[in-house]
Amino acid sequence: MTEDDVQRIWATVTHAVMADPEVGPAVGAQLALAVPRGVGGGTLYLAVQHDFTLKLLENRLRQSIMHAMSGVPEAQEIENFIVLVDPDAQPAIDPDPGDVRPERQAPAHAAPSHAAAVQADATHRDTVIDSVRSMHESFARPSSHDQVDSRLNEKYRFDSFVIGQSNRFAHAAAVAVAEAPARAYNPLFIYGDSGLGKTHLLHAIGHYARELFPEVRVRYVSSEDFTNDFINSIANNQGAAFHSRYRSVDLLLVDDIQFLEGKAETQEAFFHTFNTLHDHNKQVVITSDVQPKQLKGFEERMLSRFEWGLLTDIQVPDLETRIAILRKKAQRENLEIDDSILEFIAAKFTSNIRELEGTLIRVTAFASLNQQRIDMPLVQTVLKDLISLDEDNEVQPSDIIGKTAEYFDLSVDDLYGPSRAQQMATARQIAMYLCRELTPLSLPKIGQLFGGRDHTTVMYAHKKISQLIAERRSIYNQVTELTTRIKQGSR
Ligand SMILES: Nc1ncnc2c1ncn2[C@@H]1O[C@H](COP(=O)(O)OP(=O)(O)OP(=O)(O)O)[C@@H](O)[C@H]1O
Repeated sequence: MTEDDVQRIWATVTHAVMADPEVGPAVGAQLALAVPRGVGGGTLYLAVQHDFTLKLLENRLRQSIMHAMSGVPEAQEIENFIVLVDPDAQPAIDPDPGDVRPERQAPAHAAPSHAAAVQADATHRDTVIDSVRSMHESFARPSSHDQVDSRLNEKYRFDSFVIGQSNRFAHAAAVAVAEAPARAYNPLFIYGDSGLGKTHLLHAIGHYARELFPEVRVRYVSSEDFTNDFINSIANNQGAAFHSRYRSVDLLLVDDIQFLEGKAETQEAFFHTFNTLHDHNKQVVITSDVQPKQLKGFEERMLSRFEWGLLTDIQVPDLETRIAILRKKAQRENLEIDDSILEFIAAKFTSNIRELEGTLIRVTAFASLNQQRIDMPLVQTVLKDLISLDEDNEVQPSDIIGKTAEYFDLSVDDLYGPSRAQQMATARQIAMYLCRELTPLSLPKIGQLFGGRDHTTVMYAHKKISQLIAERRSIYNQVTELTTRIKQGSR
């Protein structure tokens, strides 16, 4: 097989993978970044410049590549492919498969319209390849010293996100944006109630875009952090640093924009950031608990900009999706739980996925503390109090703080205050944990409630108490008793 034969086979495979609906043109076009080096012993050897392209080809695209290869008559002897990283591998400019591209060749008897359609299709694909190439070029930077701190949470990725009717559209839009930043929908605006996966999707966009384009500069920010950052920049006379922090990114992910409600100065700063990014073809993704029209206290010109791109909502998941989410979580954590139990939990907690996950954690913690199998009687015992309480009653953070202080025989000021004494610190962390579990408040908002603490402190408290619940019976009992008291108090 000559070098030209191998080049043509690879170009044909590239086009076939781009046409594969399971893959899509933007991701499929990444095959054009691989340089076929030859075939030996039934194996096609490919060279790529970056490790991420290797992973993409080896993992996500392997099946589709093998399938496409099996459809190319000239490639019948190829049974496998191996990808190697070679920083000097320069992909060809135009992966035109020429005359061995069966799906692009109009048969001699084809009507002119068919030939034209085939040609249009080919032109479209070449445009996509060019566009992916130019995206790589536009994100490529001479050195890595300007890498930004992306602040992405490792946990939230597309492969841990369960797709159902309630979020299918939002998920598809999020994937499209990650695959072609600033070329699909800009801005993408995702809205929906608390605990339904908006933050998860934001982080997943960031991770996936970085997998596809390692040089892309991504920054995730909650609106509270944006506000605090802005205020600090004024206080410390560091406006320029603030601007460059947010305006030098390729992909800005802004969570819970409703928090900017009524904050005219911060809105103004955000407005200019948004415009600068948008004008320079940079992607902005925004989440909110309501759609733009219902955001109160925002200037009209800003609301209309939010609607420039694509608006998509996330709804409350149906039963099947809730079961699938629990199943995925159980698998990830290596928990052995019967399907009937997952179904039972999913049927009881309907409106908030955070609560659903929290319940699963409580059940497994109880079982491990008591060294029992997770069976239905155990689940019923654990959920007895929670389920008998009406889900519609809103829990106020002030109730949580008041009841927690009372429970530990402390004053409310002790919980707000700075003391690091063990008992106070644990009580404060439990109160933060409960605010996160029982109210729709975001991490920064909870931090503010507790004497203006940073959101990372709340995140740490939540993680720590989740762990302690599983390890220490006393903490488990305290959290459970407190939850019951708080929920009963709110009836
Ligand atoms: N479709 C899903 N698949 C898997 N996990 C999900 C899904 N949707 C939500 N979750 C999980 O539910 C929890 C809450 O989701 P997330 O924090 O993204 O919600 P949110 O809509 O941003 O809420 P808030 O408005 O309160 O910030 C997270 O742990 C997230 O991973």
